[in-house]
Amino acid sequence: MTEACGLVTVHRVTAVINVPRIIRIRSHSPSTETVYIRLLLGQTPKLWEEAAEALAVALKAERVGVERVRPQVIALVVQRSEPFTESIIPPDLLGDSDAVDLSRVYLGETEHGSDWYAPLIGQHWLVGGATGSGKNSVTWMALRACAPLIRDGLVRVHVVNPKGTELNALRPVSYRYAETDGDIMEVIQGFWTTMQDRKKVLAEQGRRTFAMSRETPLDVLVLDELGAVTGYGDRSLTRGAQAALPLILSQARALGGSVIGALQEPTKDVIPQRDLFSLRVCLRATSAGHVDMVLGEDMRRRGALADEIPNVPESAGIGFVVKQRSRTPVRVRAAYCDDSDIAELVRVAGWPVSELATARQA
Ligand SMILES: Nc1ncnc2c1ncn2[C@@H]1O[C@H](COP(=O)(O)OP(=O)(O)OP(=O)(O)O)[C@@H](O)[C@H]1O
Repeated sequence: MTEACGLVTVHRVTAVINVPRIIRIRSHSPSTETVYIRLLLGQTPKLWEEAAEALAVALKAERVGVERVRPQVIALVVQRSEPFTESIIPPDLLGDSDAVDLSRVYLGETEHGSDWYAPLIGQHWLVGGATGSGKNSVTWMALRACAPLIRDGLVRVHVVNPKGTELNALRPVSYRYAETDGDIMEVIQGFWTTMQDRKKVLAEQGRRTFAMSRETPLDVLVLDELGAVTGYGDRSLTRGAQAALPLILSQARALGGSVIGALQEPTKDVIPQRDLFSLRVCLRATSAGHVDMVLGEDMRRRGALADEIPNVPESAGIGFVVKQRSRTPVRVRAAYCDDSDIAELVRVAGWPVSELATARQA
């Protein structure tokens, strides 16, 4: 098979064929396994990345991803069938702020059968995907984690919802909320002003790093349909947003500001400073070019085939993220918050502590 895919070397003099050696195979589930391979002298991981499609055909797999493990060793992630056949139910919502760890927010599961976590505090997230791909699930999971903190004044949510759909459930628990162009600009500029004020507070307190408290809460800016805000919306809005967002993205992290942006059509002009988003998720995409636009250069070649995720409701919430250390795409599925999960989040986030305690006793 490696010979057919052009992954062997032939000794110039003896004509002996050298075949790459499999070091180890790990099976994560009936659908996905990882094959660790020692590269032959003269081979590069890029050679294997370029052969990934041929390998997938030869292995009768849906997808082969290539991970750089260490010098001379790569891992092939062989996905034989869809690992996510059921939607994922979110874990119970925590009612106690002290129990929430925003450096490790549960978002769903990975193709390796492990839980998918991401830090939210002091981080920015970007979720790209076609319409109906389930982008909001990632936002809902972040906000479910934040629910008791919102109630206790430790997290404030600033919501920009140009489409006026789904996220409007957040209106009662938002610190600021906007749907129209004028209001959207106010929320974005208000967020930037909050960050500048925070800078002064931290300087007065003689602190260089942000710590979440009622005096200095974590401010989360939720931007649905980033494209309308920065790209194809009204000129006065997009010009203002294009000026403010790069400042927010580059400075807010250290000041207790996090941005969660969702995007349907990822093109260069609508993504402000992609690299400042520490978590980038690409759900089902409509074109191969969109994948690298969200996840970064070469990510599709390394196995993030988000444009091949079928356009069916059963695929919603499935996509790819990039492993920080090895810069390898991992297939993930976000947990799905249905209407009752969203209602619960709003209820917990909106209830003063005293009322919640009374309700619990009842
Ligand atoms: N994580 C998920 N798991 C399973 N099903 C999901 C998930 N997320 C969303 N869905 C289903 O897919 C449908 C579309 O999701 P949603 O509207 O959130 O997509 P979207 O990417 O936000 O689309 P748009 O950009 O058009 O708003 C939902 O109505 C829901 O039934």
